[in-house]
Amino acid sequence: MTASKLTPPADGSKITITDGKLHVPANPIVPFIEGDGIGPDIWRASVRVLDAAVAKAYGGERKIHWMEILAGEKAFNETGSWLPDETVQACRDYLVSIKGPLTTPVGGGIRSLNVALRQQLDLYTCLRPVRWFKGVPSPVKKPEDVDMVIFRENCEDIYAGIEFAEGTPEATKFMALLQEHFPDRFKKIRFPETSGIGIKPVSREGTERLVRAAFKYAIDNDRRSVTLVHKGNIMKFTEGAFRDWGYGLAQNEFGAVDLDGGPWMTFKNPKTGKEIVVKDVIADAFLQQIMTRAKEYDVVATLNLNGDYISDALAAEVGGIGIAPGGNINYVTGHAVFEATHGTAPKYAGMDKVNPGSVILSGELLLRHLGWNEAADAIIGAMDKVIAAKTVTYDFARMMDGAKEVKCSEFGDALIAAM
Ligand SMILES: NC(=O)C1=CN([C@@H]2O[C@H](COP(=O)(O)OP(=O)(O)OC[C@H]3O[C@@H](n4cnc5c(N)ncnc54)[C@H](OP(=O)(O)O)[C@@H]3O)[C@@H](O)[C@H]2O)C=CC1
Ligand SMILES: O=C(O)CCC(=O)C(=O)O
Ligand SMILES: [Mg+2]
Repeated sequence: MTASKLTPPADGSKITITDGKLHVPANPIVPFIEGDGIGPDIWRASVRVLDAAVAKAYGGERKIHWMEILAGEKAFNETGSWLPDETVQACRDYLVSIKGPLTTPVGGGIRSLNVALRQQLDLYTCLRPVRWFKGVPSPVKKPEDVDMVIFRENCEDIYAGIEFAEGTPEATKFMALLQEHFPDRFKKIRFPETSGIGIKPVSREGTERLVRAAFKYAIDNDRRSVTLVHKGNIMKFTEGAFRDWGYGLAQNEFGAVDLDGGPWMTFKNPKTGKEIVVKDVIADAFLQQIMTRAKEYDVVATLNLNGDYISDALAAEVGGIGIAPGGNINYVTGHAVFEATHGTAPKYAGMDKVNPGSVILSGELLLRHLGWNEAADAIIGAMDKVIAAKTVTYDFARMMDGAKEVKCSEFGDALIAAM
């Protein structure tokens, strides 16, 4: 057995949950994974900003006690495991954590550690809000119209990882099974001898809990609409079913009724009395409309792969993935792992160069999740000021006239100074 690499901080208490309500002490222990590639640079800058925001908001009465947990290359080098059991267990025990990006090789090699964490902790929602900060360079004419909150299903779809590599005994066995039991479907495979196969499971339960979270978010945050984004015209029983189950849930649990004869629906927000429209759109049309008619979209609920593509595409509209935050959340158990939308950007590793905005804003989401809204507001306020002053990292500077380009750590310093 490998010796434990986990050292709980000397002080601090656990966050707990009862009856779906988080109890957050003034001194919570929050585990963090530094991440691979640019992860360490970004984490160093981010943790200082998060601590400064909490100190600013609560004057020493509250403080996060950070606890490092290992995953990725650092974990492999120190323990021989890419995702040690004690790391997953710490995320379970301490409920709320934050991570940097982790590398996943393309093709062969280990499967995604990010996906593994989401699956093992059953973090069924990937929450990715996308908004524009004034002054951020954008390829679209009206970036201020982009204000969407993505609810990406996080545990199903092709990310379940049920795949058979071409030419393996497993692929041959699976093809034989298909040929025997579903000969009409088997005939549709153009080159059966040389095909790799992937399976896309999408369940009613998985869809409903994700869409329910999106509706609840729309209610709590006074949003105008929830759009179900799918490719149900082609994948009828997975993506099409996602759409149908989503509308069904709107009707059965939220009292939605048809709008102009359907399929769109509407229900009253029980908190404000305002209408919330439930609509759907096919994913390819959605991807062009967010470029041209972003204002029409608000809360978005979608499947795992669509959500992955949409996250990066929308991030590009508001300045890029250097500033795209996220959270992987199970709203029932309270488990949550916050993380940026972007990856490890290996060519910039160790250069203190990239934008730490995505992890800082993921921390901002974490603070809001804890109910520490004053600290979260301090971060947003500082972001507004620093970006408006054109003090930015390379990714924004290369698209902005008259920008002052700063390093990753210096961007963190500027935020702290602006609080
Ligand atoms: N959740 C996670 O941990 C994720 C992990 N990954 C993994 O990361 C690895 C690399 O993936 P890759 O496809 O290169 O995608 P990345 O998101 O790592 O990087 C792609 C490009 O995005 C820009 N970028 C990314 N992060 C930042 C930042 N903080 N500030 C400014 N610009 C940024 C850079 O653009 P430019 O070159 O224009 O400067 C970079 O070259 C893969 O192994 C992948 O699996 C990917 C996504 C999520
Ligand atoms: O796990 C990975 O390597 C990629 C994950 C990803 O792209 C995402 O979560 O957006
Ligand atoms: Mg992605």
